[in-house]
Amino acid sequence: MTKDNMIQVQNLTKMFGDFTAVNNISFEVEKGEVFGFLGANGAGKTTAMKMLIGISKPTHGAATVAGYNVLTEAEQVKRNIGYMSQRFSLYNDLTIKENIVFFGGIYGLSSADIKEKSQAMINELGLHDMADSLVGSLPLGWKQKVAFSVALLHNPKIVFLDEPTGGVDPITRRQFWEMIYMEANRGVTIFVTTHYMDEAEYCDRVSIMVAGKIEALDTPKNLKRQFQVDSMNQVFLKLARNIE
Ligand SMILES: Nc1ncnc2c1ncn2[C@@H]1O[C@H](COP(=O)(O)OP(=O)(O)OP(=O)(O)O)[C@@H](O)[C@H]1O
Repeated sequence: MTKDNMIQVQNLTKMFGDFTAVNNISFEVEKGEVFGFLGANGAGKTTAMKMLIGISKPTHGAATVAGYNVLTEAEQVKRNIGYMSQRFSLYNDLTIKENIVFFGGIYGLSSADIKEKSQAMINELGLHDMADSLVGSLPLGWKQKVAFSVALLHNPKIVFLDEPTGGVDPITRRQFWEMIYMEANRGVTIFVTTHYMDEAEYCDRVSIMVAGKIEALDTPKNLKRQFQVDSMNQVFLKLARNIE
């Protein structure tokens, strides 16, 4: 791994029986980069991400995350990453504070650390009035903002976000992206999947997966130039259509 590469992927492949879900993908992600991992439903994004977070073994190929081999050093990988998914994030029947204490414990933080971080997070998000509310009673956008902060409790070097803003209104999505930028500016590497093409425009670089393969990877500006279109939405459609 070079000094600034936080994720390094070489010929990563995952097969389920005869079916190749992730087909020989290779890429690198730099420290502090916001890397968009795009693809249609079933393209192989989640399968690839599961290998990168050390919970699924590659069939072939190799990857290092935060300098650790995902195959042989999966525990170190897990300690150095944060993960947040639209589908599972916080416990609805715990309050915001209780969720912080719970996840802080899982991440192995001391009580003093949890107290300090919990206060800092509540201040940063302006959540004083809601800290003792059940997470289940919060609007989805707020839940996702809290979940993102919780995924960062243990100061991970990289945070993996799997469709973090699904179903969230555009204004809240924009606020969520401001939080993403703030963390990236602090040097946290962001690996994010999304189905929203406006969000693809916010990424430093974007990879687009089609049927298990990475068919395009560059900055949004270069991809638009390469495909001679004005938006990432058009890049996405053109790529999917070309492959058909
Ligand atoms: N455990 C599994 N066993 C067999 N096939 C699987 C398994 N997990 C995923 N697949 C298949 O691999 C392909 C890629 O799935 P994956 O969930 O990685 O796609 P995705 O790009 O994340 O899609 P989405 O955007 O819908 O989440 C799909 O055809 C899926 O059915």
